Amino acid sequence: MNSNGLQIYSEIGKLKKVLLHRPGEEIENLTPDLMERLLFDDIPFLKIARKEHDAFAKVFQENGVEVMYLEKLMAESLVDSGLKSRFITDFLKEAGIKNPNHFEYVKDYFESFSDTLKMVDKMMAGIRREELDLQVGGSLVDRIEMTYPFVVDPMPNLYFTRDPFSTIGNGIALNQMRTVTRRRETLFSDYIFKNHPMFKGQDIPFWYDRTDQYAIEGGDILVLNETTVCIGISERTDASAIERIAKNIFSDGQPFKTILAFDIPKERAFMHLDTVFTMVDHNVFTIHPEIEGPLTVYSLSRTDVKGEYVIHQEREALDHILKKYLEVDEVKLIRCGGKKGIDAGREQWNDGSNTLAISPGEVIVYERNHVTNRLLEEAGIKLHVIPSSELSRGRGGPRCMSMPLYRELIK
Ligand SMILES: NC(=[NH2+])NCCC[C@H](N)C(=O)O
Repeated sequence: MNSNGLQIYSEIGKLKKVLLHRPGEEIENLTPDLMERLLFDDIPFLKIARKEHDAFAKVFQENGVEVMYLEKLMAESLVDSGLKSRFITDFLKEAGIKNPNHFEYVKDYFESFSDTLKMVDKMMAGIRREELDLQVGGSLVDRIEMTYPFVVDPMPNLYFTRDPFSTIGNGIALNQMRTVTRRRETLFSDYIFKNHPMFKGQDIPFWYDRTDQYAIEGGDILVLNETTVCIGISERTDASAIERIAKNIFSDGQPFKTILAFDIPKERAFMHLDTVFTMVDHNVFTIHPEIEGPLTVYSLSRTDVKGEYVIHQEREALDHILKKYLEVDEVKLIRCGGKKGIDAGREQWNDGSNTLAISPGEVIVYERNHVTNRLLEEAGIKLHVIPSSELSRGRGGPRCMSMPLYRELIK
């Protein structure tokens, strides 16, 4: 293990550094017509969403966790003006600008910001057509595009910092996201890890790259312990991406020996593994009862040949599989909503099983999931409860809204 500032060898080790994004003006650019494509089920009220998010950040700050903000790291990565200009071009190439004549105009617009943080905020927020004085002629593209409200689409999913990249061990999986609307998010992480003074020259291994072919998203990746990583095969993550990551991790000097691939239903409600399964203590997990039955788990186990692995289907029940790889005597699964049925469905929908551990047995949860929260408390878990009326409308909970960068090792 090298000391490059990244250290994630568990889901529960005492959290020291986390990356967040405070919801910005991009939320004010969600419209009913675009909601589905932009992966929202409703329009959050930004003012309250920010208050809720600040309460989330406060839990970290009050518990000795350094909070870093994506937008700030991004701006700090662009002090070099040549780099900033290259970043603007790269951003615009992926921004979906339909009319080639508008490209330079929008580039000049971004170049005109003297405050880089404001520029980054604007990139995230998107640009409404009415904000710019664009020359519109009679070309076919002008006629077709005239009715579309944005020159650059908003990026409302950025507050789910869990997904664009994942810290695994001392390295990063820079993810290839499934949907066009989220794919651009990874450009920010790419620039940050290569250019921010905190990471530049730090010898950070990349287990995956945003240009790799198959899709994978961070919500599917759970680092169980120093030897095992769980990855969901899901609506968002392809089996081939998991194999690529296995090959890369097993070629490096990392301690990881096994990747457990969880084949979960490919449905919006269960989009990522962490919407149905999270770790809360050394041997305690939350689980959505709906996926327990049909769950098939494969293990990819490293062999003595560098980068090679063998695949087995694990035939036991989930708690037995976890027991084996965690090397513990007992595993407790806490069911979202208590059991299959109405409460389970309701609370999973609002991320009742999407907890974030800040240390073993201590997790952040949404207030609204009171049935699951009570069960967690009864199991002796310490809860940090945060308000959740608006943030939850984006279909993500405390784990989705955070990307740990550094956790203490578990003794
Ligand atoms: N790790 C997670 N479960 N993230 C949830 C992301 C939610 C987001 N609206 C999306 O559909 O992509």
